[in-house]
This record gives sequence, structure tokens and C-alpha cells, in this order.
Amino acid sequence: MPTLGQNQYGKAETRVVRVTRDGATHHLEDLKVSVALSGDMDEVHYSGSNAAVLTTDATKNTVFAFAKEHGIGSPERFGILLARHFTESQPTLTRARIRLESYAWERVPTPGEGDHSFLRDGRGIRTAQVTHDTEDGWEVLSGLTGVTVLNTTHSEFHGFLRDRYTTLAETRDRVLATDVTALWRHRWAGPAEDRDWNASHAAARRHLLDAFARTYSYSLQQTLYGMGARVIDHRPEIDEIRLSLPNKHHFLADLTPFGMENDTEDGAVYFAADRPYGLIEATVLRDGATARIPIDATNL
Ligand SMILES: O=c1[nH]c(=O)c2[nH]c(=O)[nH]c2[nH]1
Repeated sequence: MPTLGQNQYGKAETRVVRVTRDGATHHLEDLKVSVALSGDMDEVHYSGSNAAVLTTDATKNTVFAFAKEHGIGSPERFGILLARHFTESQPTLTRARIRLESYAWERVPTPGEGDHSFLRDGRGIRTAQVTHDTEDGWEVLSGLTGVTVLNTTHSEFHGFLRDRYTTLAETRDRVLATDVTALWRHRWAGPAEDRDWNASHAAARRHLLDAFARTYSYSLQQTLYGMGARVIDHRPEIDEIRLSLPNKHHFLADLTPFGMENDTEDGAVYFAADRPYGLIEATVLRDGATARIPIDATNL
């Protein structure tokens, strides 16, 4: 008889929006939550007995009930509350992994008319992944995705290997653009739903953007390392960060058929290519730390 391997189940992509009222000033939290549970699940697969199965429907209901009862606060805190609830309330559930996306809204100012209008912020999505395993303990990852950044200069690329298929021209001045996906692992220091996850996230985000902007780049790989190292150097609570950076190529448009020069010196026109794109990925680790973020965790 074939053996059942790793398995998990739960409700994926529950969208939950919480409004908190402070008089006429309202606050909005907007999440997508995916629950994946594991444990004593041999029987449901082998024989169809559901006796050990907490329904995926109940896990979805728990997301809404917890949002009302405990508030959200931050994706990390909310993920910790949910993971703890599932592993501590059901003996058959020994592992809970909660993935969260958080969508930011900024206010549309309406002086004198209350504060209840919002504009969805398009500057990327905040992510988190909380895992509680009754044997292995806790892991909290925070991250972001879809944060698009571009430098119009201070990027060169030359000196690379050449083989018979290499045609790329060397460049001393190019546009460097990417959509940042990053996931970082927090050093675990006990139950921490009350930690200031929002401040930690804001600081890590700031360091990533600052390092992207300030690195004089000879490759996107070098920029990636600079971004990760900046976070590790400045945030003692973070031991590991994995980055996935597509190279959003901007090619100089060929204007010679029109008798026009097009060079970077005095401002140029680029063709912003869509695909294919280079994809540069790496983990940056604190000295002595062990890499635990899976290599494809940033490609979900
Ligand atoms: O920053 C870059 N890294 C590469 O590895 C690469 N390869 C390439 O064609 N262009 C670039 N740019």
C-alpha cells in the first residue's frame, strides 16, 4: 500500500476586513488569510474517517471571529493568535501555518465630515507567515511583495562572462528597476503577539528601499546583497532575509531610423520590456544563523 506523505489542509485566501470606530474616525484593516493545518490525518486520507478533521469551514469562521474578538493589529500578531488557537485547541492538530497578506489603505481627507474614506495604497503588499509546530515551536516570517522601485542611473553592468551566445552590450549607465519580494525571519523570543511588529516591518521596508536607492550598482545581485545586508545590520530581531528581484529591463529605444541619437547622457527614451526578465534571488544571513526560509518561499 502506498504511504501518505506530507499533507496539510485548511481554508485558503479568506478575505477579512475589519473596521474599528473611534468616534467619527474609522480605521480599516484588510487581510487575506490562508490556514494550513497538519497533524493526525492518516485516517481521513486512508479510510475517509473525518473524526480528526476540523473543517476548513470552521477555520474560515475562526478568522472572522478572531478579527472581531481580538482585533488584527498586525498580520504577525493575528497569525500568532490563529496558529496558537488551532494547535492548542485540537489534539489532532500539531502544526498550523498561517499565511497573510495585508493591504494598506490611506485616508482620503474629508475635513469636517468624519474620517471614513480610504484609498487603496498601491505601493506593494505586506506579507507574513506564522507557523506553530507543537514539536518544532514557532517561526514568524514577515515580508513584502510588489514593491516596484527604479533608479534612473548609478547602475552599470559589464565584465561578465562571454561565450558564443553572449550578445549583451556592456553598459556604464542603465536604468535599474525591480519589483521587490522579500521575506525575513524573526529571531524567536517567546510568545510575542504584543511585539511591535508594525514598527519592525516599517523599519525593514525603509532599509530595503534606502539600500536600493543608495547602492551604486554593478549588478542587481550586488544591489540585492546590499539590501539584505542593510536589514540584517540594522535590525537585531531579524536573522535571515530572502529576496527575489526580477530585473525589469529598460532597453534604450532604437531611434537611429529617425536620425535621432538616444543615449543616457542627456536623458533617453527606453522600451520597458515585460518578459522575459532576469530573476535574481538570494538569502542574506546573520553570521552564525541557519538558513530556514525555503528557496521558493518568495515565489508563491
Ligand atoms: O544585474 C544584472 N545581473 C545579471 O546577472 C544580468 N544578466 C543580464 O543579462 N543582465 C544582468 N544584469
